[in-house]
Amino acid sequence: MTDSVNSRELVLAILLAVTKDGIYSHVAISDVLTKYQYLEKQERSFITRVSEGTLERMLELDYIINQFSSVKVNKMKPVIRCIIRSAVYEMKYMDSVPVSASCNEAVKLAKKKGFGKLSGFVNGVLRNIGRNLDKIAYPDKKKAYKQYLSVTCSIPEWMITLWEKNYSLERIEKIAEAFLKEEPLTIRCNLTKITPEVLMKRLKNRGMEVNIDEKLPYALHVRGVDYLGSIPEFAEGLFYVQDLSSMKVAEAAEVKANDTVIDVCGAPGGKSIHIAQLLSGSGRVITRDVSEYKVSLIEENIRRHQVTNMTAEQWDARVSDKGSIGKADVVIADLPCSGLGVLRKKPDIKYRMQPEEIKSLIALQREILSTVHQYVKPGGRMIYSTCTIDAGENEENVAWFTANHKEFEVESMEQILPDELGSDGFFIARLRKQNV
Ligand SMILES: C[S@@+](CC[C@H](N)C(=O)[O-])C[C@H]1O[C@@H](n2cnc3c(N)ncnc32)[C@H](O)[C@@H]1O
Repeated sequence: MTDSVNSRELVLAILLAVTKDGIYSHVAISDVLTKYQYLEKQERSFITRVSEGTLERMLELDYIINQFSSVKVNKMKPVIRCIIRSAVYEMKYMDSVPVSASCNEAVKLAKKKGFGKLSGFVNGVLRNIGRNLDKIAYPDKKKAYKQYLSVTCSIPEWMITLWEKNYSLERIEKIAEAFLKEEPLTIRCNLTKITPEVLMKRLKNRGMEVNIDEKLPYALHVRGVDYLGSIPEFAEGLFYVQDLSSMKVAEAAEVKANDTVIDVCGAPGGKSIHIAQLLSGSGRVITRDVSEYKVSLIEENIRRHQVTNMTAEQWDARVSDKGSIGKADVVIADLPCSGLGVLRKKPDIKYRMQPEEIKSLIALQREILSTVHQYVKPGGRMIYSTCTIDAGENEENVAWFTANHKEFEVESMEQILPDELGSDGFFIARLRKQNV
């Protein structure tokens, strides 16, 4: 395990980008790893592990720091706060790093960043925590279960209260623990170009550990990945990085040859590309998104995967497209949502999302569904999906939609929880329009 100052400096840059500048964690980490491609693999995994871990466990880390520091975390300067948080993560969760190394490197980094006057404070707090790691007082699980879960799983209490409407605290504990569990990366094999077995062999030859999913044979679970975007198999469009639960959307669509599919919020295009490939070049997939930049991401994926039956368009899904009315066999409505199902990959959502924002998202989802359902042909279907586990955005939206659009009926509805398949939390509803 490396303990170079440089790696910790990059961790600090990532943590500041996420917590101070509002950059998404996966973007901040990928920006640093792309910029510093020359770093040794070991150093790259150290950076990823400490940044992701610190963000995943931030509420717990702050709780610990506040127990041992005279200055509370929210009163600290951002640089100092981030240095202390990541050092406490190392001390508590990385046995391979000696506690003294975490303290010393944190003190050096504070000095290097121009906070020499606070280096004594950093040193004092970290040594105090280091000495007392086995004496941390957590909320009592029996007397204050919700607070206990919030601290130990680093989930804001309001989120637990929201989930409590549908799940017991015991079930929520399993969900919250699943978000903290490391899972392999999942990719979807492009069956139009290669078999899963041959792709698996090629990736194994690059030093990765690969397994084919037991239920969905074109899904491969990969470990030991450093930078997938740099390998030829990626450039050749032989796979798409996609979660298992997200692959189920194209499966639920049950497309048949020559179908017309409109994906109304489709960037970067994972589900559309999957559907276009299932159509084996027949039919038409029209994939839309709201901004020019997002459409450019769809176009890039169309090029890389060389799909010929898919086009990208810039269109605001809230605006009715008269030309599309009654034209689609399938409408894919994979809508913007709170993302509470993907906290494993995007832990910063836990701290960014607020109850008021969920309310606005529900209103946006209803506005979009009220518009895009018109594109479904009689007898056709609309797939409504989200990557959240919030019933308000999922089952309650489906109930609201079918109450207001009696011509649609629910054919299937599934809430996938993150502890079930080792996948993201995801919601998929298939709504069939009457054949009038
Ligand atoms: C969950 S993502 C879609 C992911 C995509 N289905 C895939 O598999 O790659 C939701 C998308 O909705 C887009 N979006 C948000 N508001 C929109 C609007 N008013 N009209 C169209 N797209 C919108 C976002 O830009 C984002 O790309």
